[in-house]
Amino acid sequence: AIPLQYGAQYSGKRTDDAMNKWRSNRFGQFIHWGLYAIPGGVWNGKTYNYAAEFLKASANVPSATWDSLMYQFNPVKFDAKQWAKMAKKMGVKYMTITTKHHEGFCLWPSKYTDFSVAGSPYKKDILKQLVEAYNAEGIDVNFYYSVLDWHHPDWRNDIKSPQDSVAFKRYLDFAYNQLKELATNYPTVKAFWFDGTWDNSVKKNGKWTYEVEKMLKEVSPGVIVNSRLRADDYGKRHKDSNGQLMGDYESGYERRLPDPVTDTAVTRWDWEACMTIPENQWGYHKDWTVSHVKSPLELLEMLVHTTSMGGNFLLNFGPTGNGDFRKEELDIATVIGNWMGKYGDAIWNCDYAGMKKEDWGYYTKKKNSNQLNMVVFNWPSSGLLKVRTPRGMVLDKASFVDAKGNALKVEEIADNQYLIQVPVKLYTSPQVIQVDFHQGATNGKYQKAKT
Ligand SMILES: COc1ccc([C@H]2[C@H](O)[C@H](O)[C@H](C)N2C)cc1
Repeated sequence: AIPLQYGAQYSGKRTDDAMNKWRSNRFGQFIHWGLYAIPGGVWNGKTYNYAAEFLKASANVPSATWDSLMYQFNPVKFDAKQWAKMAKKMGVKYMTITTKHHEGFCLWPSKYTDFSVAGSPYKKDILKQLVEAYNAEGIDVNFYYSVLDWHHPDWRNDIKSPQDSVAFKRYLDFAYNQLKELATNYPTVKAFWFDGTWDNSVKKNGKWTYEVEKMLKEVSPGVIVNSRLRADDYGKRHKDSNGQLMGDYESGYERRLPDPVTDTAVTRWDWEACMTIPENQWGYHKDWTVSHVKSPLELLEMLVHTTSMGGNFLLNFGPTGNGDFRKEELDIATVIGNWMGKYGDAIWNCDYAGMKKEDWGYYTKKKNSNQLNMVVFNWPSSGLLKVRTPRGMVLDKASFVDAKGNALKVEEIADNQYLIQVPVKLYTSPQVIQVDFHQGATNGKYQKAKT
C-alpha cells in the first residue's frame, strides 16, 4: 500500500448508532434552493435548457448582476412546517438542504459573509426553520455545502502562482469557519454532503479536506461525511490512492444507479444515489418541457432498486423563488407517499438480500430478520415468480404483505430454486410479497432429476 497521511481513515462500514440510523433511513429528500430559483432558468427572456442552478454560467451573467438577485430574495410562500409535512407524507426519513450552492448565497445568516439571507428582504434564517420543522416530524436533516464558490473573491479553480496560494488559503479558512459555524449552530444536523470539490485547487489541498472531516467529527460526534469532500495526498477523490473509500459513504451516484447484476460490489460499502425528477435540473426551472420528467413509478422503482443494493436514495426537489413546490413535485410526493404508507416497511431499515437479481423486480431484506421482501414491478404472465436462493437458504412460506393470511404456493423445483405462484392480474403499482425463510439444508421435496 502507498503510505498516505490524508487517505481513508478506516475501512468497512461504520456500525455506530448514528451510521446505523443513516443507513436505516434509506429514502431522503434533496432540496436545492437559492437565488437561482428566482430566474428559474430564464434570463433576459431567453430560456436556457442547462441545469437551472448553473444559469449564471449558462447565460454569462456578470457576478454583480447575479449577486443583486439577493435583493429580490423574499419567499413569501415559504412555510417550513408545510414542507416538512409533505416530506413526512412522502415517506422520507431524512432531508438534505443546500446551505450554500456554487453561487455562494447562504441560506443562514453566516457571520463570515454578507451574501446571505441576512442581506435579503427575507432576512430570516431558513436553515433554522427547516431543521426545526423537519426534526419535529422525526425527519433527520443533513447539510449540503458547496466548496466551489463563484461569489467569494478568494476562490480559485487552480493554484498557478504564490498569489493564488495566498488567496485560496484565505478561501479555505473562510469555508472551514462556515462549516464549523454550521456544525456548531445546528447541532442536530446528522451529515454533511460536500459538492464542488472537483477543481485542482481543492485536489491540491487534501490536508484541508482531512482537517474539515476531523473538525466536523469533533464538533458534532457521529456526524457523517460523504466521499465527495475528500482528496488524498495525491489529489485522488472518493477512493484514495490505495482504492480505499474516503468519508463515510460513497456519493458518486449522481443521476445514475449501480447495475443490480454487474455492480454488486457496492453492497460492501455504504452509498447514496442522488436523483433529479427531470433529466438534469436540481434548482427550480420554469420550463420542464425541455426534457423527460420521471413519473412517480419510475422514481419509486429507483428507490426500490437502490434499497435492494444497500444504498440510500436522495430524491431532489427544487422549490420556486416564492418558496412553494411545482405541481409535478407535489404529485410525485403524493403517489410515492401513498405507496410508502402501505409498503414502506420493505424500504425502511432494509438492505441487500444477497440474492441474484430476477426479472420480476427487487429483493430487500429487513435488518436482523428472516423476512425477505419481493417488490414486484414486472408481473409474470405465467403467474410464476422465480426465486434462486443462496446455498443454505430455505424458503418456508410466502404471502402478499397486505394479505398475510393467504399463503401463496411455494414450489421447490431444484437445488435452491423455487417458483411462487401468484394470480395473473394487471396491477397499477408494484406489489410486495413477504417470504419467511430459514437457514438449513434444502428439504429435498423436489423430484431428483433422473441422471
Ligand atoms: C459539471 O457537472 C456538474 C457539476 C455540479 C453538479 C451539481 C449540481 O448542481 C447539483 O448540486 C449536484 C448534486 N451537483 C453534483 C452537477 C453537475
